[in-house]
Amino acid sequence: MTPLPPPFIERMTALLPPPEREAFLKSYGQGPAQGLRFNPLKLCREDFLASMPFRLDPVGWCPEGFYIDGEDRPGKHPFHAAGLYYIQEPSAMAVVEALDPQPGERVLDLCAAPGGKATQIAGRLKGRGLLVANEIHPKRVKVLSENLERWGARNILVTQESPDRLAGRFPSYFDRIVVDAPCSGEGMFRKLPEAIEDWSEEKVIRCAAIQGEILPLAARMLRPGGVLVYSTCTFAPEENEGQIEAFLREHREFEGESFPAAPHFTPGYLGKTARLWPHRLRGEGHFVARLRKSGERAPHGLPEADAGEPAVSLADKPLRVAAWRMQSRHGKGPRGKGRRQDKTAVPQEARTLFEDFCREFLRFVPDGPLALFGDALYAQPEGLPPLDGIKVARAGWHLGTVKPGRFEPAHALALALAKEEWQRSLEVDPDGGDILRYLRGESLTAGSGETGWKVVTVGGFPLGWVKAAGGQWKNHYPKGLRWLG
Ligand SMILES: C[S@@+](CC[C@H](N)C(=O)[O-])C[C@H]1O[C@@H](n2cnc3c(N)ncnc32)[C@H](O)[C@@H]1O
Repeated sequence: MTPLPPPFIERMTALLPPPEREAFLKSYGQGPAQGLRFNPLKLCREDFLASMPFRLDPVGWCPEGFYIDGEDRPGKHPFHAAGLYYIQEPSAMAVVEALDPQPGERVLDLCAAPGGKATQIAGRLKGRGLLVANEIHPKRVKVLSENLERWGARNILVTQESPDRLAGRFPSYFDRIVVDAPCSGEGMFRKLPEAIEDWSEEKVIRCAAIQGEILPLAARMLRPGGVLVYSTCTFAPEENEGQIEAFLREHREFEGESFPAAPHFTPGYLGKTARLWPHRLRGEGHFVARLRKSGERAPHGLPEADAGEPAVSLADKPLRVAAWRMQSRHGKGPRGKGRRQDKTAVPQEARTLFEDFCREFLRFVPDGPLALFGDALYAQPEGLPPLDGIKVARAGWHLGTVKPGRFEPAHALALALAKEEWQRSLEVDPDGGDILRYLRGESLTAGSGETGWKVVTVGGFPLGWVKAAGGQWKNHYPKGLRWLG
């Protein structure tokens, strides 16, 4: 392992009393804990355990979480491509346990990439309510969006915004918010050696300043009675208890709250906060605090505007202007208010093409508001405020592309389908040759007389699409996701 920076050891020596200190430093002699979390949107725990080829030990604080052996490579298994699980370090699973999102709620993951917490939240929402997953960095938002796609999450909005701009659009809107803050990453030293090289005392100070800006912005987006969870993967008190203490001083409407999984962890240096120490549990270093905003919970659809913020009108059609923004960034955007408003409305012809596709290849027509972004058709979550000027990376469930005279299904459509929702499928053996051919983007042999689209499945779970053409199944697994070699 890369040697620990001496100033870091000094800081930890000052923080931890002697027997604790030795145990902490000794933990760096062991490898990082590795884990994964199964996807309750796709299968139950029993079916997951029955189908997985890896040795799995339950994680005590997360019902979907399991430890895996360091030797196993679950990222290279087709079940990963089918979104049956997310590879996640076990301590990180504690954050959504503290958040405890419930089906039907509106939840914001403010710092969401690559999507560990966001996928866990989507699983808990069970397809009901709304998850807004936001990530400030453009490259990281792409990975977040792909991970939520593979997870089969339908009720999502993925944005690429600063917390400041988001706070202007969603005042008092969310039932629960998680701020998994950018931090100095001290808790990840065993897992990511580059975090050691990246670390400095200046970084701790820089991160603390950013965290101090983000937390109050998150607070503005939480409705009265709502829950805010703040977490980091670092030990530095100024990024953890220090942030919470300063925030609570300035925001008297909040107070700390315990949560059911807390007894698995060590109390933090501030009441009701929790620390996850690598020498005290099987996991990496984390900090979690759960806060509740005072007041009665207002019903959905009646967000209360913060002072100085314009009220959000839910009567407006959602995302219309956002679509204009997305298109105009590519130089194709219309000019003028009237034309903007027409831009995501779905013309009857497009609707008919989509419905014809559903009748032929699915067993249902996805409902909810439909919107067209360029030629991309989305089913949007209900109750979104207008998002003019907000950068949207995924505007709901991506259903497909409307081409002249035809509809082409999206990868996201397949990945979010349940077994009873498609008509035709092509099952490939997870251990056979066709699975690799499919994931590499190659065509598969089709029987004579085959036409149209099929959902490719592995173990009965959707992996993507193929379309019959000239005795072949033409491969529609997205180019950017294809396996190499
Ligand atoms: C700890 S990571 C989030 C991990 C994620 N929640 C997960 O579970 O996969 C923190 C994220 O905050 C983002 N970030 C960095 N600076 C930020 C800022 N000023 N405001 C909001 N997010 C920021 C980073 O790009 C990073 O993706």
